[in-house]
Amino acid sequence: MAKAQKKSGQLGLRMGLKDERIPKLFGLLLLFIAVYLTVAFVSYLFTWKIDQDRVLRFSWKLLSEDAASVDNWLGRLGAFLSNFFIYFCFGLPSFLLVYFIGRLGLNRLRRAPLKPMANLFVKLMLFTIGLAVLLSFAFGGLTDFPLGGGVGDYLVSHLSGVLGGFGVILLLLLLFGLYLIFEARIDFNGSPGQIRNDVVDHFSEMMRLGRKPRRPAPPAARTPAPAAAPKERPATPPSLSPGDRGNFEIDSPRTLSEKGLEQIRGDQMEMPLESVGDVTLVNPDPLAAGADNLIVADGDTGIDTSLAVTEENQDHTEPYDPTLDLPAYEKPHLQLLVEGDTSKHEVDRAELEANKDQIIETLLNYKIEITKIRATIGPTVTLYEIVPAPGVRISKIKNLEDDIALSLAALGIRIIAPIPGRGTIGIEVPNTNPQMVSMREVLESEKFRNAKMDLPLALGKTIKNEVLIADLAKMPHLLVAGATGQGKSVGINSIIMSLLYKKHPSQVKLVMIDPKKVELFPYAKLESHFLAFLPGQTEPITTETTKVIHILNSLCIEMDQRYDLLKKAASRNIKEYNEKFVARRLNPEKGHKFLPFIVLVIDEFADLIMTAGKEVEMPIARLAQLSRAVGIHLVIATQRPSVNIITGVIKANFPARIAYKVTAKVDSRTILDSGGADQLIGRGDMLLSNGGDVVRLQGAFVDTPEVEEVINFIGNQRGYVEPYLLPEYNTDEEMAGSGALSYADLDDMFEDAARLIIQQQHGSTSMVQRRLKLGYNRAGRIMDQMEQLGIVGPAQGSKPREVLVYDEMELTRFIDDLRNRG
Ligand SMILES: Nc1ncnc2c1ncn2[C@@H]1O[C@H](COP(=O)(O)OP(=O)(O)OP(=O)(O)O)[C@@H](O)[C@H]1O
Repeated sequence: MAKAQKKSGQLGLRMGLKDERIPKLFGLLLLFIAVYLTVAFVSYLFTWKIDQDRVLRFSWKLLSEDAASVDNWLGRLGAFLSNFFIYFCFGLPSFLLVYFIGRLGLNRLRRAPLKPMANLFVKLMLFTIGLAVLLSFAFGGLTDFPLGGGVGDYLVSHLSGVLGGFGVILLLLLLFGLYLIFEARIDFNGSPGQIRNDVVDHFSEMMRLGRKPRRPAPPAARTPAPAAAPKERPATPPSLSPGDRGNFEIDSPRTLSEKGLEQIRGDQMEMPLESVGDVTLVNPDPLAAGADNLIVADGDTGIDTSLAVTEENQDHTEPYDPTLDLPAYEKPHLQLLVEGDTSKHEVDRAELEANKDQIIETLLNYKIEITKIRATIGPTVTLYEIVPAPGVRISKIKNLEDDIALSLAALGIRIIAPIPGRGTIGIEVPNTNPQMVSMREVLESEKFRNAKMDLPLALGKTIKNEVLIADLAKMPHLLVAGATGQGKSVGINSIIMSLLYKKHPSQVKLVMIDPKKVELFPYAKLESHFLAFLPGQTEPITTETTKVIHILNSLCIEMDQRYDLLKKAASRNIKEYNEKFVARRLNPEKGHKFLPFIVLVIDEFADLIMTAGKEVEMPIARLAQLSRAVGIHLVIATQRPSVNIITGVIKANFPARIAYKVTAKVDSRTILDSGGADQLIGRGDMLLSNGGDVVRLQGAFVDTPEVEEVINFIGNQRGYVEPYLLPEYNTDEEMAGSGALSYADLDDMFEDAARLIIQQQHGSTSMVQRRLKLGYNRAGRIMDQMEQLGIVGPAQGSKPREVLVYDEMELTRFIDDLRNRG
């Protein structure tokens, strides 16, 4: 009992400390102090002569001495405090300290991070002391007013004794110079006017923000997934029957409500679950296999590592910081998003018991005995993990999926037999009271805040209520599909929000394509911050199919240009390249530049595929195959998960896929290569698959007004003067290249050769020569035509060419298109 009280006391204390009202209260108090001091200080400027005698005579006793009257507008306390700060401490620069108190107050009210405040404090303190010395030195003898305060006067009298008056001036100039070099990082290469502007900008920004992002983030650390603990099984476990309370474990961070059942002790609820494995999707392979071959570190091919230290760069000892392009940019704060309410939802213990009994009973009906069952309660579903009795075949349980679903009279039962790496069988049952996962809580989570990923996506929460953060840069592309109204648009918004909350506009650019015209248009406001589009494009969000084709091809050109840059810099990928650039080892005059990640978002690509077919599919496939190393990543979504939309080519290049609820099992197979998405319950319930592993998630929910708030917050800030423009895509050039090839130009044996290559998925000229009995030259010409049309990749020496088309139906469509074009 005492223990329970102690526990609840501790809990109360913890809740108290976590209570967000406390920092707000503290913030309000600080603001009050700042206003009070400002008024007292201003009053001091007018009343100091009259009050000073009394304050100095009474010292701190002034506060209790009723007899002493003062003129300060804020009474004896005002007179005492202003005299203390201005006369004894820092003189006029004391106002800077009041400014700091005010800033800290605002910071606490907004519950913003504290670290920038510590930086600001150090800077302001140094600045205050420096200014106090300067004022005492320059004007000390001219006025009675303590311009530099006691500190300024004291330092000046000592320093001028040691260094002489002129020495003090030099010292002050030296300190200012050091500050400009180390803290303000002013580039002295520019004209005097430019240097002056930089200095003014620096100080105005420091006062505005209280922080200045300076250094590039350290390279992302990769956390190895902890190995799942081996599980011991009892030698001959007793099998369970309905109603048994033994061997039924519950794992839930949510509150349990009781309906006629005995109280569950707190420690039982907090019982740790063995790890189901790290759900963070980390792909250890740093480069796509194909991309690996593209960067040839060859000294003869114009790699300019010799540029590592150029004349211009020798002066730049500081690393280059891309965020300085927009130094005043402030990332959106969490208060723009609605706070999720987790408190109202509870999980009914009776519901758990009833489901458990139903599962055991149903399995017993089919003569399947189990020895243990445990429940893990997630936001929308509860996972019942069962350990079957020795000798029970897993496939038998899997086959009973529909029967179990029927007997539980619930929709959305998904059976995972076995749970990979666990040796148990999972049965997911939807909760009667699903819990919403708010965008704010996932962005607020430590996992997201500490995520050191290139493109972190806060997707939602797993069955264990853990926030799942995936790195789009490692995925490296994402296909999102699901029937209409199941949460896809919300999911796309949560993906974009994750990037906007984590990244500076210099680090990531979004290319948005929205044929439906209604989903992404609010993001147009981010035009000069986060969006990338074609020169001359009036609407930054692309909606028309012809423009989409242009923009996709332009991205391919951007990709090729980036590969050229990487090759010149002898870098294997964007990360290595940017590291070299930041370390000033690449010369901007040779075309090198900091490369932001580019994320292409297509909301609804079904319409595009239907209207433009190959013209859209081919550049998407090309980008998906090759763009990873140069930092271009694709997120493509569709509400029509059928094979003619999610084609073989698309699928082969998008190993990471998200499936929302679909209506038929066949659709689930189209998206994930397995069933399961048809069993989801909608409203953001989703399956994330990354090359085999499937994780069920409750997607983070972000509402349109919240998205608009965030967009306005960013959009109202100063952006780049020039938006990020993609390379021009010239249709004439296209005509001169692959487009110049008309149907009439094709070799008579072209179609047969293409079919053969696609059937065999083997791009070898000698095979075409041998199997179709063609001469070497003719077979070579046909291969070149196939390359021009994007059916095979370029020649790779003695190795066969890469085949870019995966099935014959696609080929037929492709050739029909060509024939129709004439
Ligand atoms: N993560 C979520 N949590 C809770 N509810 C959600 C979630 N995602 C979506 N919903 C609910 O489902 C509704 C439909 O979601 P959304 O608009 O994202 O569907 P959609 O698949 O994009 O539909 P469409 O394809 O027609 O645009 C939302 O208005 C919301 O009520």
